[in-house]
Amino acid sequence: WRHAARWLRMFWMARTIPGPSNGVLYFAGPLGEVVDKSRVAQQRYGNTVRVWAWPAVNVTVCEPEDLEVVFNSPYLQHKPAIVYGSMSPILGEGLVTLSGDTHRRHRKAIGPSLHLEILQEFVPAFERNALKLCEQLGWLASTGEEFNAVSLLGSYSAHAICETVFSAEAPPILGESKDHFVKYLLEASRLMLSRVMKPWLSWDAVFFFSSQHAEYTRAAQAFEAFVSKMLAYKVDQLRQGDAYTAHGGGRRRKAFLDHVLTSPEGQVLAPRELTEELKTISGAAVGTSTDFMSFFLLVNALLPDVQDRIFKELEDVFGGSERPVEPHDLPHLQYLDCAIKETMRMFPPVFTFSRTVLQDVELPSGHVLPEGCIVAGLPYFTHRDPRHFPDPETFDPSRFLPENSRGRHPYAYIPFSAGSRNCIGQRYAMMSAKILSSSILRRFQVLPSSDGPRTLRDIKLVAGISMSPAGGCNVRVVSRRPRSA
Ligand code: HEM
Repeated sequence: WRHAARWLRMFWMARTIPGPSNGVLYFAGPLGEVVDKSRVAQQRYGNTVRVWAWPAVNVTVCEPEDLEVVFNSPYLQHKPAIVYGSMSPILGEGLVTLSGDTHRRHRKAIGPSLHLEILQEFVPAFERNALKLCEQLGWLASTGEEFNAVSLLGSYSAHAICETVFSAEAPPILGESKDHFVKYLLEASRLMLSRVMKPWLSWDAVFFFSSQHAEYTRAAQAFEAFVSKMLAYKVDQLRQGDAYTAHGGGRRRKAFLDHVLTSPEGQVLAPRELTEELKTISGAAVGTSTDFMSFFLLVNALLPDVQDRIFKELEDVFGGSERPVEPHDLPHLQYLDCAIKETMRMFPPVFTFSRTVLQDVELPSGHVLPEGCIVAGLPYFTHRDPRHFPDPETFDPSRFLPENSRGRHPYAYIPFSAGSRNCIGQRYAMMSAKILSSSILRRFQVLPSSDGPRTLRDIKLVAGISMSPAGGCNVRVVSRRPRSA
């Protein structure tokens, strides 16, 4: 009865927060309408909205002042199973879904292996895969065809993850199963997101009878099999002592997994825990990076002035040559960096993230989050607050120049979330995005498709936990230099 009393108390207290009386049914319907419905709800009820989501209560918060509390309160760091549970079969029991001491222990073990110096070793792998994508773009440019770039971008992200997370040296075992890994990782990411976006499928009993169940289980098993095989191979190599010495005695390039296995911090993870983290890192990286790049290419296609300015900066840095990008080039790509950040402001690939409220928490806006409810952030709306981003519907990369960012509330811009549960792959994501986008824009002009959106406002959005452009990323490319074609 104590449980029932707590539950009734939560509903009783939450009634004072404004929100639609029909609760989650307000959002029922196509995922393409979620953003518009959320916007109407925000206009009608304000920046804090309560949604009855039987048996839970969901409270969305958008103001940076409230988010500061959400990101830092010790009572708001647990992930709700009702939201994240259905990701576990694919994503594993890793950082995204874990909470409490186990989460802290895993984060300490993994964090050092994503250090900036380590990421810089990944630059050639990002570039190699970016150039493979450019080869395909060269062919598409020569045909003049319009195409949906999503599968090319997804394949880039999955191949880059394979080489940077599992093995930089393409051992025979990887060669055999890499294509399977990429295929299953892409399939697993797609199925996971489509399940998460249909809340009724979060109940295993309902999901079991759904048409997706067999496909989902197969992708999850294949993904798990690859990760376990790679881990066993690496551990074996390490035991034999020849893992990091290339033929001829030089040092082999290490991937993230090599670093975790050999760092004192990483060794606290048991093999099972490491397998789960490898699934989490791969799964968390691919969909988000693909969605981001889809938005970025669309923005460039629709805003030729922005694209021209990025191209000019690339010409200044690379002098019109085909030379590979080096880590020391990246700090010189300031306008590109600002354009990437502005794309993430207007189109954050993670639409929402949630926490369970472990104890009543009062927010600066005056609302009290009752114990037991779920609190969710919506970066899309936080990023459109005119107090922090004047004229928020205008794409303006200069907002992110250091002189224009000074004094902005630290939680007004949160595409990677913030606090102890922020994105651990943030620097990886930015580096990969910079290398891929610079590789493409150095060689190609990106143009809009004939029947696609004409302005940024025309881009229709599909939103659940993630956000992507409806219909994908339809564009056309023209070679900048005959050599690229
Ligand atoms: C543009 C690309 C990306 C975006 C926008 C993004 C965004 C986010 C956000 C908003 C969160 C918090 C989610 C939540 O609280 O539910 C998150 C968590 C996470 N992300 Fe990313 N992410 C990106 C790329 C990556 C990459 C490339 C990796 C791995 C290399 C990665 C690994 C993770 C992990 C492991 C977590 C869970 C962290 C924790 O709770 O301790 N992400 N990401």
